Amino acid sequence: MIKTQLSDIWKKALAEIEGEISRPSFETWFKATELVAYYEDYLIIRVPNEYAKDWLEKSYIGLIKNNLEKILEHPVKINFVTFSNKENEIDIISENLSNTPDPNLNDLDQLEETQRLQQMREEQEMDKISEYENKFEPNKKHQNNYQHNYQTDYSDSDTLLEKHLNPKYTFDTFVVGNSNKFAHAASLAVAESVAKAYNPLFIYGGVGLGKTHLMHAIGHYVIKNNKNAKVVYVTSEKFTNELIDGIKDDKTANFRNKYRNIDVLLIDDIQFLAKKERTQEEFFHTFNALHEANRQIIISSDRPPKEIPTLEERLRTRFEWGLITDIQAPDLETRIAILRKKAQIEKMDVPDDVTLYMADKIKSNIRELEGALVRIMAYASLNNRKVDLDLAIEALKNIIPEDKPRPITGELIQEVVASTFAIRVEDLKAKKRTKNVVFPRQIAMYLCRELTDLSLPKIGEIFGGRDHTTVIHSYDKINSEIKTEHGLKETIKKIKDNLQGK
Ligand SMILES: Nc1ncnc2c1ncn2[C@@H]1O[C@H](COP(=O)(O)OP(=O)(O)OP(=O)(O)O)[C@@H](O)[C@H]1O
Repeated sequence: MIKTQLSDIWKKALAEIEGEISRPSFETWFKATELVAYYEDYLIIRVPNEYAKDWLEKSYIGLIKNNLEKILEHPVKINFVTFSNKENEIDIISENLSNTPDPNLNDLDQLEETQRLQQMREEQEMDKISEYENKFEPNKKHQNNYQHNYQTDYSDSDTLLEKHLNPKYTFDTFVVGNSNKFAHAASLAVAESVAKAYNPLFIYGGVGLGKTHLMHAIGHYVIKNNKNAKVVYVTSEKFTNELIDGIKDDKTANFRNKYRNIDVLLIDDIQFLAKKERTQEEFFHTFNALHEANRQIIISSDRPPKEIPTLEERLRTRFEWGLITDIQAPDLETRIAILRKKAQIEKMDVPDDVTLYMADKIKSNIRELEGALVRIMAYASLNNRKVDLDLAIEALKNIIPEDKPRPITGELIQEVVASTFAIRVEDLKAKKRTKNVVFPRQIAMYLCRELTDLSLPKIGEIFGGRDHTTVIHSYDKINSEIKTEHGLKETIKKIKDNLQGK
């Protein structure tokens, strides 16, 4: 995103904001602000100081968000940075903006910055929500406190939440592999026969594995087949915030009206309802109203219902009424396929060895995998080089830790040997003389002598204070058997490979 576009967007937003708040407030809080970065749904707004940052976050985030979403026509996540603590980093972004004609570098910096800030911000938001949740009492005497402290407006609109669906998250762009095929099939079934297949559909899995993507895909599918379908996508944080706002403004009826009159409710990250009793209660009634009216509910979480702490039993059982399906970390083939798909969508030319390198190194989070791809493309374009393996290694050197093997120590040998023979490290050190322990122990002692500088008494010591003669005996025994027993030779080779990180 080039600078003029950023300032145009921000000018439009400011013009709207100016009309909605008092002149002195506008002059005080918005005059010296600037939109400095915009990547996908992340935006960074620079403000003069920490005080302004706090105030904008506390009081005007909803207003800013609403206006930017109206202008950009998609949901946004906003981060504020100050001149003081961000000066250097922002200078780097600005420098890049002016030095290179390629906006990708800025995308890259922005992405990293925004991701980091977003995480901080989300943590702060969660703290804030819990703080208010804890304060919550239906009792009106607390409401003034709310008004005083909690002016953030998250309830952005009653518009159809099609607006909140990321256009990129469709079934077409979702790569199906072993790790997600059940979740995908269930989602498709739900999208094809709303409220008839599984209700609710509960999708759980680790961070960045495609839960939100699948939920949005259901939303798109439903809307495509029925333009009038009311589809609402909401995170459980937002649900909580809207409820708090509803209570604060005495508008719980509006809130209920909104959530109980929809065809498909997609609620993301339900685990954040843990500990929020009042929100759970409200969600319980929302759930019942929708379910009884034969409306579809789709829920995502980072864990299955029974592992969400302090989730009310009645909600837990309801979550278990329909289908619970999980998404696992993708295997290598799926990771490669996702990278290829992403490269194809973005019209990037990425050689196979680069895709393989990335997929091999980044295993557990698809969001990180995508981030790495953006980084490589940006790095290539900045340096005016073609994308190849050398470039990929350079570009990702700060993301992918160097493959330094762990130093081989007695403890490491004990760990690896114990896990190879499915026994515990303590067994290796114990007095036990059963065959299933004695043999691995001898192997471990042999390896300690072969691969470390430990003296014989020291080796004896780490195996439960055994005498050095026992170590010599073990070493000699294994050393002679290895020459005649092929199986033992193979086993020891495998353990050595493991120790050397091969
Ligand atoms: N199977 C897939 N095919 C293509 N892209 C995928 C797939 N799985 C995940 N992604 C992409 O990975 C990124 C992260 O996915 P998503 O946001 O859906 O994860 P999530 O499970 O909801 O994570 P979180 O727990 O952080 O909310 C998105 O850009 C998404 O498009």
